[in-house]
Amino acid sequence: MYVTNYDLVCHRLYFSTLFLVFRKHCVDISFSNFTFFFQEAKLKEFISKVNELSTQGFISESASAEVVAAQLHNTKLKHRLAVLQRAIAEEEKKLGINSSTGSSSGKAAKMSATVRDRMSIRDYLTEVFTHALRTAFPDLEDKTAAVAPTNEKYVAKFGDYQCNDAMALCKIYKDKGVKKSPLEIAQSLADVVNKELASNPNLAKVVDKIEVAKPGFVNVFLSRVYAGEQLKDIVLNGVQPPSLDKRLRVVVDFSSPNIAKEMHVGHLRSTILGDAICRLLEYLGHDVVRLNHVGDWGTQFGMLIAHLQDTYPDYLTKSPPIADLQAFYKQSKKRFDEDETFKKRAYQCVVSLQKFEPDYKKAWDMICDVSRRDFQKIYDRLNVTLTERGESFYQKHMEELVPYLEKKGLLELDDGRKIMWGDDRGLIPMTIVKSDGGFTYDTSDMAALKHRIEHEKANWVVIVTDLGQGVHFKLLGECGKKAGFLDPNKTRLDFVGFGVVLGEDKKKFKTRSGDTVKLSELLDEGLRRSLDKLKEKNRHTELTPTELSEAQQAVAYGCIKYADLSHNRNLDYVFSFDKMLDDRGNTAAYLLYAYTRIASIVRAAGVNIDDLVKSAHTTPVSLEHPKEFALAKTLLRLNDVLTLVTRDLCLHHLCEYLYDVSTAFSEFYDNCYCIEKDEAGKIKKVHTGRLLLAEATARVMKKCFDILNINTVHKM
Ligand SMILES: NC(=[NH2+])NCCC[C@H](N)C(=O)O
Repeated sequence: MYVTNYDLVCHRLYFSTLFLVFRKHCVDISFSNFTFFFQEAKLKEFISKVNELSTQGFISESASAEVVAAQLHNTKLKHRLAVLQRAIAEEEKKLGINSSTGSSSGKAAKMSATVRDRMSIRDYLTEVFTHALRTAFPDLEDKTAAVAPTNEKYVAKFGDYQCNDAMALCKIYKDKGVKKSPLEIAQSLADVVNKELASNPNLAKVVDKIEVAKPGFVNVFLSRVYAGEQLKDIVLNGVQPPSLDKRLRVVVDFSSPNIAKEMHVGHLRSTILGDAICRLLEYLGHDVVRLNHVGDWGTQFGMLIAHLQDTYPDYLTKSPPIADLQAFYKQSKKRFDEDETFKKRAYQCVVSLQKFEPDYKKAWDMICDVSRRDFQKIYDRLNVTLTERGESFYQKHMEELVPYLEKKGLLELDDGRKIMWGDDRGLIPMTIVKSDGGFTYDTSDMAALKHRIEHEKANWVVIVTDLGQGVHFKLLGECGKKAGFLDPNKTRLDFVGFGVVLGEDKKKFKTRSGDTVKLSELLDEGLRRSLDKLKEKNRHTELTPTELSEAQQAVAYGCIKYADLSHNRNLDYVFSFDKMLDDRGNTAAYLLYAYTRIASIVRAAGVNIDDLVKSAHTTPVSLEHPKEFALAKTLLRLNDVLTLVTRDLCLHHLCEYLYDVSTAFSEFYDNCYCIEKDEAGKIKKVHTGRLLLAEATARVMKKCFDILNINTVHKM
């Protein structure tokens, strides 16, 4: 028989570690010299921002300026928090909390001769500086340079990217008893890169200049010509993915609700995250298999079948009218707990089912179908596709797994059970066979992993579930390696964990009566609230009924998805319609408005879009104004962000980026006219180079929305 087994210990361990890391970062930051100066400057900026936004019509005039300022302040702080959380995620990686094995480090010994097609600029510069580092300091063990985008506040002064290795190298030398200042080290790195810059036209194409700054930074300034070429490419050919080193076959196991039970907000989180991961990998050109590993093979099916036989004796000829599987489940559970004979029969049913006896299989199919139809309604609404391959699929494979592991001498007898240890015998083992001869959640995941690698030929397996199952999947990786079917050099295995969804009371998300929230009802409420919001802004008087309904759906589903994706998945998150539908912060509501406005600029200029695209052959994208160039460089960071997300599978980087793009656009648009009108409102001059920049921005934003599976609308 088969039972489901979750582990919560790791959850607790994980959060206490996370708390420590978080504290460390908060302390670091509050001691920074910049804090006070930064806060004051920020406040001024917020106030001017509010004024700007209200003139743009983003904020209703009736709203109190102070409230609005506070809300904006809050949004910015949250954005800042997200940046901090990213730092935490990086710390976690170092601490080995995330079981992610993918990394690009350690290989870039030689400098790339050319910057490859649409390659992430950050990755390219990492190669350049790694080469410099190994050339300038051959006595050190092979190191990979750390290149990061410069904080946007300091870009003008300190360049677009920075190599910060000098400080760490200084420490390494100091430990070896060699005195070298960070500035000296930075200079040596810069000397190598400057030499390369003089002799390598490919590098010179991307980089305008580099500079050394105290205490030991090497600052990189991107070339305006290069930025112009890249944006022209975006306008002419659309946003394209970087060229792929190797097309991988990736199995993504996500959503995975349990049959006969309610699909809950945790499954919603898995569905949204997993789908976005699939969409990103598909966009990058990988061969993705989207698997719904539904829980369809537990002991609970015994009691469900026995109860079905009693309540609908003619179920074999007449389809039973079970609409409410929850209630049906509750009734059978009650009987199972109270009635010994029923219980025995239920166990007998499980045995018959696992032998695939036709009548039992039919009963089971019927039960699964009821759930399946409910799940599908949710997937359709969210526009998510999945192939169902549940636990039951692996029955035969589980039977074969046991002798396979036995032959390798990996199973141990323990109180009648057959168990398998991971790397650490101090932790818990996997239960491969229970004392009654049945299989467990461990067995099906071992069989599934083996199947995915050997039959599906996966080079990469991604499993998206709540963090509570972290220990289980860590153990799975270790046992897969021991059993010999998982070779980390050939297959990357990622456990993509996520925190708990909380209600606004910070407790587990439940209905008032303490029940699981029905996802269909949650989505309905989203639709209702988004319509209210649109009506509040009088949009119903300006949009046609179809346009209004499209906007309503885009906002409702977009907000629910974005709220989830924009939070660091490693943390719990509070589900709040008020927050996610607020159109003044880092929300889909705000970003969808921003996108619609940008996309309408070209329309407002009365220019035909095809003509505009054609003009990119002859008219350069305008990059003279600092705000134009800043926006352009933000747009060029898209592939940096996509490669980053590919490494850590944290979608919030992409959401932060989308918000950065919209902010960079607002700054550009406030400072640079795209269209000039005369007093009568007639268009006097159209600035084509700027329209091209707006068009490139709209396309980059659209690409981000596409990856996040958020629908955009023309009008809202
Ligand atoms: N291969 C897996 N174990 N995938 C995840 C299954 C998730 C499980 N059904 C749950 O509801 O928590």
